[in-house]
Amino acid sequence: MPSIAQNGSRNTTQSRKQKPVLKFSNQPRSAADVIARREIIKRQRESLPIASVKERLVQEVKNHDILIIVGETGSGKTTQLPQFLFNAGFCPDGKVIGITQPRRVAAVTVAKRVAEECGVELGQKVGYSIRFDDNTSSSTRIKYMTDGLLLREALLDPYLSRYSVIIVDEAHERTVHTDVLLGLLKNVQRARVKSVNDHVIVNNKKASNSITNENGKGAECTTLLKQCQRKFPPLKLIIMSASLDARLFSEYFGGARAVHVEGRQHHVDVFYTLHAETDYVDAALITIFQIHLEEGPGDILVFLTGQEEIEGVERLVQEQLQKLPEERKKLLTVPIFSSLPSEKQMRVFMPAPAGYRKVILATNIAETSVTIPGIKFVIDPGFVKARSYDPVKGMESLIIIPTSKAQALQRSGRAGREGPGKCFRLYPESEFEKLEDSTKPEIKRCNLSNVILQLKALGIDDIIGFDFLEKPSRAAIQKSLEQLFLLGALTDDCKLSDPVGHQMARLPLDPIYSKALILASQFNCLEEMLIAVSMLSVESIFYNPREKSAEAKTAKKCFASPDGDHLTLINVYRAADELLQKRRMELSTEKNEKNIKGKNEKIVRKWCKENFINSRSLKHACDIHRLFTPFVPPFFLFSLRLFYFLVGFIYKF
Ligand SMILES: Nc1ncnc2c1ncn2[C@@H]1O[C@H](COP(=O)(O)OP(=O)(O)OP(=O)(O)O)[C@@H](O)[C@H]1O
Repeated sequence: MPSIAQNGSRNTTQSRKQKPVLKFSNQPRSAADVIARREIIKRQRESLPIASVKERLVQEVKNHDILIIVGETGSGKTTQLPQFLFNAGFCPDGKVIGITQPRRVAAVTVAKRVAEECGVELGQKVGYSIRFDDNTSSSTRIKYMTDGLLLREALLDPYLSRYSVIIVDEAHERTVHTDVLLGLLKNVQRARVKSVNDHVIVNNKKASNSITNENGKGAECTTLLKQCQRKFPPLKLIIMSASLDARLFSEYFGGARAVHVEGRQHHVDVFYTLHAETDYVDAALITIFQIHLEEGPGDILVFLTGQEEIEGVERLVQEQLQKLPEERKKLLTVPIFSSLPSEKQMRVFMPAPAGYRKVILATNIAETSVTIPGIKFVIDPGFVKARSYDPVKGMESLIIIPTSKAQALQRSGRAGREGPGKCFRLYPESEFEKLEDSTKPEIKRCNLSNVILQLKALGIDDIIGFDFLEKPSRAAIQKSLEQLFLLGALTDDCKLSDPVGHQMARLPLDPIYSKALILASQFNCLEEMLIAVSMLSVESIFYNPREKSAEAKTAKKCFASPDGDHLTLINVYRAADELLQKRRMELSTEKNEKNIKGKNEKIVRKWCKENFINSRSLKHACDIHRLFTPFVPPFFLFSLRLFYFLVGFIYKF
């Protein structure tokens, strides 16, 4: 390992220089540029491994209602297959091909790419739909979305009748939503076939009667049958990933056919450390600078476990950069994690300024499906933050655990999307061999209250009998049922209660928070509860750096409430709000909204820094607070609107 980070002290002062910024090019492209870009994309698509098996894949989908497709990362599954199917006529009568992704950022960026490949405006033929952001229209035929969103659609349309094909992408991730979705899609397939069969029986009876009665009736029945078949054609279901256990999925779907797409577009060299690293953050830092100083051009993607770790590494990179000669300082850090507002997440997809190398510090949000242009190097310390559930205590927590082999494969797959790449795994090869093959399904390590609420809302009352790909433990199901019962979401006979259970199922929140909001309106503290729930829904509000721990504790005391942490969080939110209200008065003569926003952002960031508050988390909490409002049950929406009107409570950092 090189010396720079090992020898360097971490306590150097930060540069006062402005950080270079990432900018979208908003220059209109000339017609020649557009034609050249189209030509490049056309060639890229033709060279993808999946392109050579296009006809075969289309035929497989025609022949089988359920198909499992396994293909190398970057082989073209996510972007190409939906286009092949669309062109082969899989969208008759305005039907839609739906592709689910476990993560929002993947749904958005892949849809953008496919719209560009098709030469259409995003939201027309190709669109995406994620919670709080629907970019589709009546002409959308290829729709990327999160698996959670499709589950919510099923609440409104149990036949998912708009879809002719549903592709469950990145199924190896085994999120709770994916697992529930698979069981549900199995039911939808059966229900559609049954619905058509029922019509066949009814119509056959009518038709045989009509031969002896009126001839015209027979034709009418045939037309009705055709209409029914058009409304409910068999649902084609495709399960895809680069790293799924095909046998498990095939057995679950009654021996479904699995096909493998051979070939990888670009080679990725994988390197391991000789010995186990005692501090993977330090090892990651060393590797970043090793690449920066010794390798050719290309951006770096580093996988870390969470926001705090990412922000810590960001600071360390800045500190180390100060020790380099001017011409070597052109390294730009860009973070991405789930609680980062989406416009900030999108910064990782922007090119670095000329001469700079971009280093993206990411959680596993960037692990699957996404293509980040420019990435040539991946650094994988081999850890991930995952949910863990203790059914005895009923407690859920986040713990840092080693990744699975499947995750390691996905991570290395992020290099080599535009050309050959390199992946540095920060552990010895012998450790890789010890990793689990696949990630433990989330459904086996989380509180199931939300899932149960959703299933009940879908009319599935027998949770233990539900056809899960892998059943969660009986103890976990029972504990969650108990919890829902205590929250008043279930009746004595275990049905969804009316109205509380139904209201809770509608809110996209943890059931405890949903119930808290419902009760808050009765206790006249809805305003406080909305703030508390928003603040509890983000990563830690308080920032506690190791080297300034005493100062951070003193700062926290200013907000502390003797009545508990929730009120402490409300105090923080209100103090920030007060600051903004004051600023708004001071800036009352300023007309330009953009200027006001910019100035406010700066002030809040400064205030956060002084008070050891995590400004990103606070901003995210404010965003959530704003977004929750439409989901609050209608019976107290009025009071909420009135509240907004009276106090003029408008948050805009
Ligand atoms: N936004 C993008 N910008 C540039 N190239 C892209 C983009 N999205 C996809 N590509 C190109 O298309 C290729 C195929 O991507 P696609 O996501 O379809 O592969 P995949 O087989 O689904 O991979 P994975 O299993 O990793 O999700 C990528 O390797 C890359 O070359």
